Amino acid sequence: MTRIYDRVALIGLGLIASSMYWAIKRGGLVGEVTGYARTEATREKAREIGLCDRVCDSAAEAAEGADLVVLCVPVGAMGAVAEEIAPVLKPGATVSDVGSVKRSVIEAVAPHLPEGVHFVPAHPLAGTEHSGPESGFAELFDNRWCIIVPSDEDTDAEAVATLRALWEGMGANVDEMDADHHDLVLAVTSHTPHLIAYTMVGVADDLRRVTDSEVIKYSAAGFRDFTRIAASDPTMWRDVFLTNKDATLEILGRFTEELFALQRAIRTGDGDHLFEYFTHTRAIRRGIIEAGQDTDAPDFGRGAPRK
Ligand SMILES: NC(=O)C1=CN([C@@H]2O[C@H](COP(=O)(O)OP(=O)(O)OC[C@H]3O[C@@H](n4cnc5c(N)ncnc54)[C@H](O)[C@@H]3O)[C@@H](O)[C@H]2O)C=CC1
Ligand SMILES: O=C(O)C(=O)Cc1ccc(O)cc1
Repeated sequence: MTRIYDRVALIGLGLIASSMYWAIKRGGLVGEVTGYARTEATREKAREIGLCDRVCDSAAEAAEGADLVVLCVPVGAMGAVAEEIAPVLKPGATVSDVGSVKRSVIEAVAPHLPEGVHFVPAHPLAGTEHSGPESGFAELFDNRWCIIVPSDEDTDAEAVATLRALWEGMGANVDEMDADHHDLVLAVTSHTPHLIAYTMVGVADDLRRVTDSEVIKYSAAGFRDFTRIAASDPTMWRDVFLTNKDATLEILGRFTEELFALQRAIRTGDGDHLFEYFTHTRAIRRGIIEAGQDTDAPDFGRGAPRK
């Protein structure tokens, strides 16, 4: 039990905030955790399940006096929440977030924060397709990466180190990265794959008159994985694509080029092209497994266990 902060405020009590709360409690990392959710129904639910030591009726009330305020709302809502809490922030406090996109969050949040408040954005690479206050669990971040993206070169080193200690206390492996690089990497590894899953499920649904319920009945693992991902929160993912527009469009452009090449190979019966392509991609996956990240394992995507 190592106390890292005296008071932490979690704004937006969904999957990530609730998992943070349970992980903080598991590790005894914080003296008091306050929470705020936008709807009365979510606040009531949070009180009912004991989520947060104190559930407040406004974001400002939750943030007042906190040493760390973590914005856990959809990326598109970060700026408005920062504006609301700015007047009550304690001098020397740290503001962080967990948004899936970093550059746009920095641009939306930083201008509202007063002098003397540290801004240290972060992104835990862990989640599920579920959302809401009841979906969180203490183990979500265990051996997963959390990327800290210092908002500028002058970011206070102690504020970064303390936030890093919190994430490590919650079970994560922490890395630091520049915001633009983060957004490009995530466009490849998370954002574009989600878009492809949404599209594939949409295509199958368009065909449902033709296929009746067979798509569901005979769905093999590949399609079932797509349906799981395509069940993710629509608000969150709308905001991800609106705010990581350039990187996602860049990766989608490359994706469609490759897809057209494969389409042409199928049409022209170019088996060599298909075979070479699939041999290459198989080697990539085997490389991932040799590096100790078996994509079939339930913990795929987790970083190497911390020593
Ligand atoms: N779901 C996932 O797998 C992951 C999500 N993230 C990021 O974490 C953040 C939160 O995501 P989740 O916890 O999954 O979402 P969630 O949907 O479970 O919870 C979001 C919460 O924010 C509240 N909210 C929405 N708009 C608001 C506003 N304008 N003002 C105040 N509260 C508002 C919602 O009512 C809800 O309680 C997002 O920025 C997302 O990009 C990061 C890693 C993984
Ligand atoms: O559920 C899944 O497959 C995920 O990919 C979880 C996830 C979603 C969004 C993030 O920004 C990080 C992780």
